[in-house]
Amino acid sequence: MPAPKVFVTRRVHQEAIDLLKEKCDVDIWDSDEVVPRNELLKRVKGVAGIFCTISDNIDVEVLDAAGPSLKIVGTMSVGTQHISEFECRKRKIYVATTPDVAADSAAEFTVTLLLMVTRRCLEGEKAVKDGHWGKWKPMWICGTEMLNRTLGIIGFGRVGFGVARRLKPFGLKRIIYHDVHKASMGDDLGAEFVSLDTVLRESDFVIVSCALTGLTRHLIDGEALAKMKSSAILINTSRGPIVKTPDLVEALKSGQIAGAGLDVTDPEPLPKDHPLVQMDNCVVTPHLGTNTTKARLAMAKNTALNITSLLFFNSPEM
Ligand SMILES: O=C(O)[C@H](O)CO
Repeated sequence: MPAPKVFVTRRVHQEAIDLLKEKCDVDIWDSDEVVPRNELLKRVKGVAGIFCTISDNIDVEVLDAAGPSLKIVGTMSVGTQHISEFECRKRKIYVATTPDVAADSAAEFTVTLLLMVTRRCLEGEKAVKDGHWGKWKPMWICGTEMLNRTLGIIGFGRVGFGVARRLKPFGLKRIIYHDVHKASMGDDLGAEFVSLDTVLRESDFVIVSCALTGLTRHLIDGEALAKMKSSAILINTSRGPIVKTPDLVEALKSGQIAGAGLDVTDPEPLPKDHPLVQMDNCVVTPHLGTNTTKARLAMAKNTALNITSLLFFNSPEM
């Protein structure tokens, strides 16, 4: 029997390609840039697996182009909003993600971004680069400490919990979280399960780490932002559309909240003249949550193994 065909939509780690090549006939869009749509539609024809990233729109047209041979879409990500999951389910095409291997990297980055905002690191660094570092000034670029503050987390999965675990030793007064369910793992940290309203009203730092779904799109809109303390800081490392961008711009401009750190935005990428990029009280990073060498290699290998496992060893009930 000929080896099943797999199309890889981007240049990824050779280790992952080697894993695929042990069992499959592999075609790669060998570039750091997104595969052009016409090329994607052409190259998926007759494949059994697609190895994709969050930049590829795997919609009905792509599934149609692949045809009935397609058994699995393996994405090198936790998020799946770039894949038409509903359509995949209808066609019994398995969608595989890489949730376990990137959570530490994402949690660590979320903490990094929070500290960058609370300690106003970029303003300081910019002052140095712009030649504005003068003699020591008693009240210059003063930030906020973690000690005795309330940390609020929206979405207490692997990343949310990882953030709480990392920040607990900073001497927080309370850790509160909201999720669809109370998480037993929160008990170990003394984290309290509360309503979304309570997270918004009582937190000094609000971390968005829930998945993007129909229910969480624009969860953080003007109404939600108006409930937050004027000293509060909002961090989003999950997905951009969970926060309603124009409402956040307004809240940061008016002083409704004190600051924001965004590793994900809507739109993404943000143009460099976007108001969020121009504001001193907003730190924007370019979707760096899982960018460690270790996590990215693990994500690539995991995706390859997801594809070969499905094609060769099992077909989970769908
Ligand atoms: O979904 C994910 O895994 C990330 O956003 C990609 O880095």
